[in-house]
Amino acid sequence: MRAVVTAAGMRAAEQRFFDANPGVDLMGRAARAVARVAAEVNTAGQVLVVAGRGNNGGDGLFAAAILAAHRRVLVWPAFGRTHDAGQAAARAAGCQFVDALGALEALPDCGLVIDAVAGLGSRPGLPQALATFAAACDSSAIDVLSVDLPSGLDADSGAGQPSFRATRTVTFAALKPCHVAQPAAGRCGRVHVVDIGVEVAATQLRQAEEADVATWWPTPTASSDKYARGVVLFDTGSARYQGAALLGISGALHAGTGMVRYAGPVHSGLILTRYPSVVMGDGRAQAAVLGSGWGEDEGASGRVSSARLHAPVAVVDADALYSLPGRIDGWLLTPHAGELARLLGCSRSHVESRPVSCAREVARVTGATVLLKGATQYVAEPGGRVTIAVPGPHWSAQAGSGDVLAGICGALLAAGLPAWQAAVAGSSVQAMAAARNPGPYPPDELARRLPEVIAGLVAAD
Ligand SMILES: NC(=O)C1=CN([C@@H]2O[C@H](COP(=O)(O)OP(=O)(O)OC[C@H]3O[C@@H](n4cnc5c(N)ncnc54)[C@H](OP(=O)(O)O)[C@@H]3O)[C@@H](O)[C@H]2O)[C@@H](O)CC1
Ligand SMILES: [K+]
Repeated sequence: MRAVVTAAGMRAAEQRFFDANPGVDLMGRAARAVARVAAEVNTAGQVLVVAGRGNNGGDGLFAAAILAAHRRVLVWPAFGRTHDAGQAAARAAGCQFVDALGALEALPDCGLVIDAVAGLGSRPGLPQALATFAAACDSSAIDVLSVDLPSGLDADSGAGQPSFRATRTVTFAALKPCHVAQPAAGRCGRVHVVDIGVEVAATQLRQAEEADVATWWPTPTASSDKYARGVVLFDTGSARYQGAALLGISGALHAGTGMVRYAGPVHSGLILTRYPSVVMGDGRAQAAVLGSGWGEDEGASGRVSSARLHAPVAVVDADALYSLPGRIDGWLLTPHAGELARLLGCSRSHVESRPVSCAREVARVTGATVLLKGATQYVAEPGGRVTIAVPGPHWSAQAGSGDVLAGICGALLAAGLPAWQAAVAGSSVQAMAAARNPGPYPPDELARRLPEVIAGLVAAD
């Protein structure tokens, strides 16, 4: 699990560090890390460092001084003035200083640009000259190494256009929200988190890693039978959306559930032709999956109540989200941004601009865990902790992915995982299946790839 720290949290950690270690040269440590990664990305070409006025510029200038020992380094102080000591070091090391025009002219001869305009202090957007330069970097496909974060992005919200687009980002001590929240994360390239000795406090926002999913994944033992592995009761699908039932069941079976019961309206012939191991009709289960493919069913609350008679917890998806039976501790809600907006009575764009706080709010009010689906998948617990699932490629943004995901999560809930782990592990393995099978595989095909992903995970653990 990787901590994700806000700009304020990072500044507080830095202050604690300086209080305990007065006089330590943190900027020197940061600059050495930047120079090290710069040398990895591009071994010998000319380097252009774009430096802002603050400490981010200082990191870039000291890195420039280190790199200038072995190669030609140009520095563009984008605002004329820049970090004094850093500038002196860069000049003493023989870096050549250029202006905006000089930077643009030099770009075709450079192998690497280091973006040290702004980091924790970055405001959204770039002034015109920098925006023009960042666009020129984009169109020339030159490698850009951003110091701390791509300048022009807000560290906490990720908002910011125009901004630099990095091939690599070197950040310090911990990830920041802009490194993990799409679309900003897509502008960071590969992110290196470098230990510079600053310890961050435990955070309420974290990003899961594959190793976490491997640790949690419920593997059967010699004493496991189908009931011990968990029974999932599905009430999903409708005459109009029959496929939703099949997709969810596929997710659960390929994630390794012990047994599936199906108590929805889709004809048994259709279900059993595809999945002959399914037991038709309701009965005792460890978890239910509700709502996928219901459409606007007037009997929604009856369907939710009926499932409660058979299963202690449920995954609530799609239209069942609007028929929640009061507080539902231990349950898992799986809305996308539009559905979460409807639950909160706000606009979709409001949720998209504040995904963490919106997901937290619904978790707090309902007592359930909320998996907010989208390009970044947030899992918010009623206590306020938010975990971001392992990211995947964008191919899986396709109708039906959510139905499969509900089924995977149902299998994990039924196996006894707490709702937050079921949500993080479920959305992570689906993303990992997409990452390991690049290309436009439809959700049912990706579900069939889950067993090899899970086998690999469990073997690696
Ligand atoms: N904390 C730590 O542990 C460590 C921190 N370290 C480093 O310090 C950095 C934080 O430094 P910081 O506080 O000086 O702020 P910083 O990021 O340089 O930004 C402020 C400057 O940027 C400017 N500016 C803002 N937005 C802009 C935009 N969109 N486009 C253009 N310009 C923009 C803003 O302009 P102004 O407001 O003056 O007009 C101001 O001049 C941190 O990211 C890391 O790199 C490491 O050395 C060691 C460990
Ligand atoms: K930067």
